[in-house]
Amino acid sequence: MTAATEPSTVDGASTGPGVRISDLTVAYRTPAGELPAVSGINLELAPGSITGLVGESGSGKSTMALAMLNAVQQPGRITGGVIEIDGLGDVLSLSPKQIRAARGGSIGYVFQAAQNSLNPLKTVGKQLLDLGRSHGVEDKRALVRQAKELLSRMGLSGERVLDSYQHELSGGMRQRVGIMLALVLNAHVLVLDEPTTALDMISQANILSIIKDVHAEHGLTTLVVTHDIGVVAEVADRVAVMYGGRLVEQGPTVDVLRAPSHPYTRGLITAIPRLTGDPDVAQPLPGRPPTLGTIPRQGCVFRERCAVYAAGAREDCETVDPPAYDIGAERLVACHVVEEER
Ligand SMILES: Nc1ncnc2c1ncn2[C@@H]1O[C@H](COP(=O)(O)OP(=O)(O)OP(=O)(O)O)[C@@H](O)[C@H]1O
Repeated sequence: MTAATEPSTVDGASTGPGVRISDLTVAYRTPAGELPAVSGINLELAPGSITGLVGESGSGKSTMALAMLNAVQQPGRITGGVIEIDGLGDVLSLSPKQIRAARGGSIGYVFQAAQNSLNPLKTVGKQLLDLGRSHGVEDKRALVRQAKELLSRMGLSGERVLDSYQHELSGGMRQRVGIMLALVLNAHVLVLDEPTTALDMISQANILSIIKDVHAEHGLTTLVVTHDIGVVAEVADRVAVMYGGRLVEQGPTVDVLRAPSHPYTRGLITAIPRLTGDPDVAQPLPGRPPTLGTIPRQGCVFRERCAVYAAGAREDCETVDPPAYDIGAERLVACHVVEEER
């Protein structure tokens, strides 16, 4: 079994490894040339933390999650950066064999639409054994035991689920099977892409509480990718807000939600009645997110939808890509106006 990442120990309890993403850029080849979908991302996942990566559709979240596994597919390509995981090294420099072992081994992942990603022709148990075989697991009994234990912790009968085909399981059950398959090889880093999309409200709440529990019990470092800032509010210690391939704001979830700094983060929060606390105050963010071809090449990527820019156009917003300004209290904000007003 591969377990290259080692959890660190804090006060006797194990916590997941630290993850440092530096200057990550990923581009897709398009008819208009190679265009960046993720640009100059710097993000640290603290050992043992849950980080929520949030943004509208097309902001680059899934591309970044794939990059963490060095799994960006053609026509995409990682064009620069480093993704360092304690105990594993730079994921982008691993050999193909090492990265295959790490994926699903020390880095567990549940990709978008996991509810439909099981093989419809094989039982869950057969897929579990396939996973074990592809990672060189010799002790199949221990693997099955571990899978059953995980499933039972998530409120499912292991015996029944392992004998089931995908169509015999509900969406929430399939999502839990996805989490089991991600963790069964003893992963210490967990990447979940849209874990609750397509689930009803009760299953959503259930899955989020399961994520928090398995994260704590297994001593993980977790990244939850979502378009729903409500999901972030529910599970994440820290939040990173993505727009047009950039991280525009990062910080402790409680602080960012209570007092968002970036105009985009403010817009995302104002759009959600259960976060504003007053349905009458909730307003959708006007306009649409950019596509690869329409992301501004220079200046702030958000300015075309920015209320602050609309109220008084500034030259630096048009010409200078705002860096991640450190505004204290472990918060970073990529906005010239916020920095200037501080
Ligand atoms: N295979 C591809 N070829 C070309 N462009 C792509 C490809 N995959 C993604 N993109 C583009 O890259 C940008 C980022 O997409 P990505 O899927 O990473 O965003 P996202 O925030 O995860 O959105 P969603 O939640 O809708 O998946 C988008 O503009 C998207 O159209």
